[in-house]
Amino acid sequence: MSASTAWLLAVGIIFMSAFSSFIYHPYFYQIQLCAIQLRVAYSGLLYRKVLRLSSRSTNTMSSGQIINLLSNDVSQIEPALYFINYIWVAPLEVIIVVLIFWHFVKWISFIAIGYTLFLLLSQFFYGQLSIRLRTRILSVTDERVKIMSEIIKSMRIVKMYCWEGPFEQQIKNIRKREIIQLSYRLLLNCVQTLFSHTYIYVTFLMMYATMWSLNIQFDTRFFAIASCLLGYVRWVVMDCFNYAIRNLVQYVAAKRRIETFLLADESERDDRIRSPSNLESDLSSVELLPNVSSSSYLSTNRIDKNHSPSSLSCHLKIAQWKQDSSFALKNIVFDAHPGDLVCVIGPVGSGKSSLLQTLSGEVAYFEGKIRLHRTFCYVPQESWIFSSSLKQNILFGKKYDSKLFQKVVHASALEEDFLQLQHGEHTIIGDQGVMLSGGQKARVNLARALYRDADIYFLDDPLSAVDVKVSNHLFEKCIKTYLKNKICILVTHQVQFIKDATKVIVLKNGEAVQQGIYQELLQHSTSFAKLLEDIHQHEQDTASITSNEEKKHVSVGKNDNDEMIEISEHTLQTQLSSLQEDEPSPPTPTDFQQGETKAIGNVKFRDYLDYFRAGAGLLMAFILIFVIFSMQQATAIFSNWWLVKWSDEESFRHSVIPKSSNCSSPLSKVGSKIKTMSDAQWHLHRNEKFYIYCGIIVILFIITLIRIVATEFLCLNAARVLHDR
Ligand SMILES: Nc1ncnc2c1ncn2[C@@H]1O[C@H](COP(=O)(O)OP(=O)(O)OP(=O)(O)O)[C@@H](O)[C@H]1O
Repeated sequence: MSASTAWLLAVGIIFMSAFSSFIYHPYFYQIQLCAIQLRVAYSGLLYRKVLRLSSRSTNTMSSGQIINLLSNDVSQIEPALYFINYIWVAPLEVIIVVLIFWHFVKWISFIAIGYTLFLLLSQFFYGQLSIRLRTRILSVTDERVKIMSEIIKSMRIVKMYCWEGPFEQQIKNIRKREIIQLSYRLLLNCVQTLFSHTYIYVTFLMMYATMWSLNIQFDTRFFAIASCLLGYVRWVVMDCFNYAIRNLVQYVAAKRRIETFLLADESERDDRIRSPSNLESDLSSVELLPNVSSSSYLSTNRIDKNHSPSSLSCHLKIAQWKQDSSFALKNIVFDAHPGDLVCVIGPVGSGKSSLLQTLSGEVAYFEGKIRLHRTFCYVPQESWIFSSSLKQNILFGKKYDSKLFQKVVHASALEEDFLQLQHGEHTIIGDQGVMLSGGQKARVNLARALYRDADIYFLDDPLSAVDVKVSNHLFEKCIKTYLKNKICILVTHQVQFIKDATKVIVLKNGEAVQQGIYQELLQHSTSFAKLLEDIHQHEQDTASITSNEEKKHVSVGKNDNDEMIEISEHTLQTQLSSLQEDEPSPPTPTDFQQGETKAIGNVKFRDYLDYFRAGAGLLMAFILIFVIFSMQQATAIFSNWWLVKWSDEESFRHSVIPKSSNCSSPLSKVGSKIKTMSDAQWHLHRNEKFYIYCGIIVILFIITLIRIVATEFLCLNAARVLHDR
């Protein structure tokens, strides 16, 4: 080759490298962009789905599972896209490499290809195993996250009852199972990585072993080109293709879990009201507002173009939570108009809450017609608050209107509570704030519904969580005054209030056994009077049991000597109030923001040291990183050097030393020595070369295995130790 051709080729190589950088980086940027968009789209779908889930679906899955989907599964989408194109690039490159190899070593190139294909096919096997392991790991992780979120939610109770120990043990047990599953996956990763890292050396060993046994002469030029091409094949096929398959497999597993979640039953309220069988002619103008809010307790809003008065009509034939469940609501027919107060009463478990949820579209299996004309709001029996200020909990995203806000606060009897709290309506409540009592939470829920200013209200026993004085206030100021022009369906056990109802529905085992105006029912039905008496008696019994239980010793804890002791509910209440009194003043929204700030900048060197210390101790980590890594590299370089030396000697023996090679001094000496060897000596010399080469590759294999296993388990151990801390 002339010097000018060599220069030209060198410039060409530099130019191609620079050109590939210009292409590769924008390509990777675009693919990252696409991956992020896809992840955001998946997250959006999941968030939207959470808002649409039916109560039946929410009963079957924990919040931990949903958090896991959003954090763990969604994050599998991005890496799946990064290497996706290598799925077709890798086979193409293998074909090109085969053609070049064919030029030098003819059919021996198939050895390299066979081994490469073997490793590629084994990826599918690893993939299957990996999916299984990942599914198992995720189910254990789900379990752990679920318990953790329960502990965090009920931290005060856990601390008050000294339950830290048992909970810690439970978490440790689950974590142990999780670590075992993770270890299996690491072992699988180790096998994959081992074959990838030793790919070039094992391929050379197989090719050179074949040539050695068949007495085919070696060519140093082939070694130079082959080591370069095999390095490239290793990167593209063994690494990128491998990552592509591994990430794709993990993505498929995550996608299946996400799909199962997305296919979970949704609240059917929209379909039910939209379905033609449930629409009456005058409802043809009903349409959904664009900013529909469909949280589990605040209703979907509907508006009617003609502004006709609100109305509710219920012709329910049957409604069930599950298709074959023993409990069903049957034959409930009534209607209501503005100003109506419909009280639903009945014994515990008679289906009062189920009726309200059927009206709001939460019950899955339903036959009949329900017509809700204009907007509605559902206030559930179990109150829910989120971590923010009291004010934000009431506004719930609506614009602040001070007049309306004051009216709502007065109607919900929250004024006194605001005065008691240091920051009034700005007090932070929820996880990071003040703990509200059950009655306070119930009134915040009620206030939130009132602030929506809907036309139809479904109130599920809001008067039970409060004392007599407050329940009277709520009934008078909220239900009779504030909601006087609205349709109000009130479930209650407080039978003293039903006198004011425009209609009373008595439920028993899911059926409306009595229905009408209070006075009429009382006069004409002895069973109604008896039922009222029963409910009243039941209420009184419940109240007296509660007060008796207050006096009883009900709980256990540990004293200073670690002995089990009983603590009375009263004592606990006193302790709780003193805890609350001792609490620092509730954080303001600004404090909140400060608490949320993140550390920015580089990871500190101290953190790396901590990580290695947790993984295997600093000394072991040093030995692992510097000694084993260096040994592996040195052995790999030595194996190459040995092969080059051997190839050179083959060239001398067969007199194919390139003319251009500068081999005047030491090499020519070696060359003449090799040339003067007898055939027997040459064979012995060749065998020696081969056996030593085999030994080097075996050592390299072992060192690589030690390196990979040690590194993977160092990381796992660091994760375990840091988690346990
Ligand atoms: N979300 C739900 N999923 C499945 N079944 C439910 C659900 N809610 C209630 N049920 C079932 O419906 C039946 C009636 O319960 P419901 O809560 O409607 O009674 P209730 O009259 O409101 O009782 P209470 O007076 O205690 O509030 C019960 O058998 C209950 O198990």
